[in-house]
Formats: sequence, structure tokens, C-alpha cells
Amino acid sequence: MRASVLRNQPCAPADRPVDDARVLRAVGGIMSASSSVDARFFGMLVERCVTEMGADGAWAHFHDEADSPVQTVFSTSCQVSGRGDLAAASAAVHALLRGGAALYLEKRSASLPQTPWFARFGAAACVAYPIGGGEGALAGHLALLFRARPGRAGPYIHALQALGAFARHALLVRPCRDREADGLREVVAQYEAVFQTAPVLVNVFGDDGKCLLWNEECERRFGWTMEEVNAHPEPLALFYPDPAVRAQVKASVGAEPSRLFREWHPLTRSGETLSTIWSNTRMPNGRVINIGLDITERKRAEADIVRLSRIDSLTGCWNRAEILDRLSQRLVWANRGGAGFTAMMLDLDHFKQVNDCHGHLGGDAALQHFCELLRACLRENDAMGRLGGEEFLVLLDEADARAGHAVFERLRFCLHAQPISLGGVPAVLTASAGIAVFGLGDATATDVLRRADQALYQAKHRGRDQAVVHQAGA
Ligand SMILES: Nc1nc2c(ncn2[C@@H]2O[C@H](COP(=O)(O)OP(=O)(O)OP(=O)(O)O)[C@@H](O)[C@H]2O)c(=O)[nH]1
Repeated sequence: MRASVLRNQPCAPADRPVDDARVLRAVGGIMSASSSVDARFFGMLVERCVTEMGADGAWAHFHDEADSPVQTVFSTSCQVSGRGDLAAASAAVHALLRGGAALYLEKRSASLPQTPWFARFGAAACVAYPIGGGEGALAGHLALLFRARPGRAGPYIHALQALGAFARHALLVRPCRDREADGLREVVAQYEAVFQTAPVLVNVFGDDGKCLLWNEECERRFGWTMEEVNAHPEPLALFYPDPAVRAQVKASVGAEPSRLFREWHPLTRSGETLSTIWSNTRMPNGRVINIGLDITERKRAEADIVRLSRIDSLTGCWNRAEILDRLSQRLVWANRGGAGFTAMMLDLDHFKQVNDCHGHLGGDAALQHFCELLRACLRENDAMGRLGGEEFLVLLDEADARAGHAVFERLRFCLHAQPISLGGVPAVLTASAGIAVFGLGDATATDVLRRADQALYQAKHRGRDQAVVHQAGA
């Protein structure tokens, strides 16, 4: 086998002309033939250096950081003798490449290593170029073998330089970049998972107004998917139909991330108005990141607490503090020239007897029954509150004494028509009332209450179950 190979080699190698275009084409072909750089790539590279570039043999030699050869890929044309010799040849060239520059070795000048393989191959010249390594990457060299000296080594050196740079990029730079990209993708995926599943409202809008991120909480609370939001010509209008409010929302977006949350009341798909607080930040690329909290439930609970703190728990009407507050507000309004009102103080007659006969629970039921009937006699804007015990205050808006009387008569009629059943026995409740129509002398709530109380006293004195209007000077 060895003899036949040697027999086929030219006995007196002559200079071989170099076809620059052919070399260039081969380089381009190798580079575009594979996107991944691995053993297969180098196998393809060395074969094409032989078949397309005009070399007689080629190899790619790699060593590790300790300078031990770890991998050599030879063109099939190099297989002229045992592998060990071949490895020794590539190692010998590698040893000469320490300077990091290209090498041109010739048999004629005795610069070609004296290892047996070169002789067996019939090598006249060798062009080698280092492939620089880097952290974690292989390093080594590419070599072309010629049985006839090439007319010029330059084109081959440049070809190996280009291929070496390509391989180095693929071995070192691309994996780094890929690793970085993988790391980045992982971070993005983590953030996205956090944004998507966070129990807070998170969304991102582009400077064209389109939604780019819409987390699960947004979808759950607003009822629209991101696609549905983006199907609207102006997505923000879905949540803020009022253009003036929209303008305020847009103007509130700051360039700096803000710890200050602003309260907004966006609409949901079902028409519910939410109470939300948002921190909105415009990024340098024009995107707006919005982080919000839905505080609708909290607001409702707070409102309930406030409301309950104003309500009399037994009867459900306003408590003393609230009804007096409302009286004061009406006074301020009326004294500023606003609409007047009439105050009516009501007191259940002989209520002590109800308690005495039917117990405290019976008395409570009587108070509730009385309030139910009284409430039914009032208009929406009127107010009724419990001053204490079995005493109540009613504020009748834009009402005079006649209107006050009419309300009382309605109540009286109802109380007689609808007796309460106490211990299985129907009992008719009656009440007395003192009516005080707002007058210019009423500066404070006490002024009004005093006059209503005087009239109530008269009603009791005159036999109960009636209303008396306070008369000035009475
Ligand atoms: N069941 C019940 N009784 C109450 C409540 N608050 C006050 N009372 C009772 O209401 C009764 C009021 O009695 P009085 O002030 O003597 O008045 P009255 O019996 O209605 O007599 P006149 O007002 O003069 O007609 C008392 O027995 C109080 O204990 C309450 O929340 N529940």
C-alpha cells in the first residue's frame, strides 16, 4: 500500500501555480457550508482544502491548555502511513507555531520537520496557521501540505487565516454569545414568569399605544386579553372612556420609576369601575411600564367601615353623630342662601310600657318597626337618625311646616294601620313630633334642636300622637 502510494507521487516536484480565485472560492464554500463548527466541520474543511483549494493534504490540529494534542482531523489523502506518525507530524508543526504567526515550511530549506510522515507523504511544503484559543475553547492550527511547492504561499496563508478566524469565532465567540443569549433568555423568562403570575397588575405599552405585556392579573381583573386590548384602536380608551381622564393618565407617566402611586378608576369589561393605584414609568425607548394594585375591595371595606360607623346598628338609620352632622351641613347651606329644610323630632309615646310589657327585645322590635314605617314616609333626599333611646330626628329637605305635618300624618296613619305584633298581640305604636322649620335665627344645630324639642314637649303635653310646629316666640 505504501509502495503504491509512493509510486504515484511525482519524483521531482516542480513549483505549482496558484489559482487565487480557486482558493478564495474554496474558502467561501467552506465557510458557508456549515453553521456549526465541530469535528464534522473540520473533516469537511480538510477535505475541501484538498479537493477545491489544490492542496495535497490538510489537517486541523487541536491541543488543550496543557499543550497536549486532543484532536486532529486529517484529510483522507494524508493516510499514507500509520496514524502515530501523522499525529507526530501535526504535533511537530504545532511546536513550530509558537509565535502565533503563519508558517511556511519547505523541505528544500529543511524547515519542514524531520518526522518520517513528511517523507512518506512526499511533502515539499507546508503552510500552517494558528487558531487562537480562549477560555474553555480549543486552540490549534490548520495546515496544508503540498507535494509540489506552491508558486506563492500568500493565498494559502490568507485562506487559512480566514478559515482560522471563522473557526475561532465559531468555537469561542459564538458559544460565548450563545451562552450569554441563553443566560439572557433565562433571565427574561424568569422576569416574565414573575410579571405574569404576580398578584399585582403589570402591563407594558409601546409608544404607539399598543399593549406589549399584559399579565394574568390584568386579564383577570379587567376581563380583556392582550389581543382584545390591542384590537381596540386606542386601547387606553377601553379603561378610560373620558378623553380628559385619558389625557391626565398619559400626563402622569414619569421618566423615572416612581414609588408614588396615583389612584385611578379604570373601567372593566363588565362595566365595573375599579379603584386602582399605579406607578407608571416611561422607559428611554418610549415604552411605558405600569405596575398597579387593585384596591377596590379595600376601598369598599373602608367605605363600609365608615358607613357602619355612622349607622345606628339597631334601626339601620343614621346615628346621633351623623344626623347632627347632616343637620349642621344643611344649616350652613341654608344660611348661605341655599334651600331651607324642616327638622322634625319624633319620640315614641309611652315606650317604657312597651319595654315593661314585652321586655327589651320587644322594645327593640318596636323601634325597628317604627323606623321601617318612618323610612317609607320619607323621600330619598330626606335624612332620618336616632338621637338616642326612642327619640329620632328627621330632616326634610326643601320642606315647610305643612310638608312636615303631612309627613307626620302619613307616619301616624301607617302606625295605626300596621300595628306591631308583640307576643302575638297586635300593638299600635304612636309617636309625638316637634317640628322646627329652618329660620334665619338658626345658627347652630342646637338652635334647631332646642326649637324642635320645645314643640315636641308641647305635643306630649297636648296628649301625644300628634305633631306641633314650633312657633317663633312660643
Ligand atoms: N328596648 C329598648 N328600649 C330602650 C332603648 N333605648 C331606650 N329605651 C327605653 O325607652 C324608654 C323611654 O321611656 P321614657 O323616657 O320614660 O318615655 P316614654 O315611656 O316613651 O314616655 P313618653 O316619652 O313620655 O311618652 C325607657 O324605658 C328606656 O329604657 C333601646 O334601645 N331599646
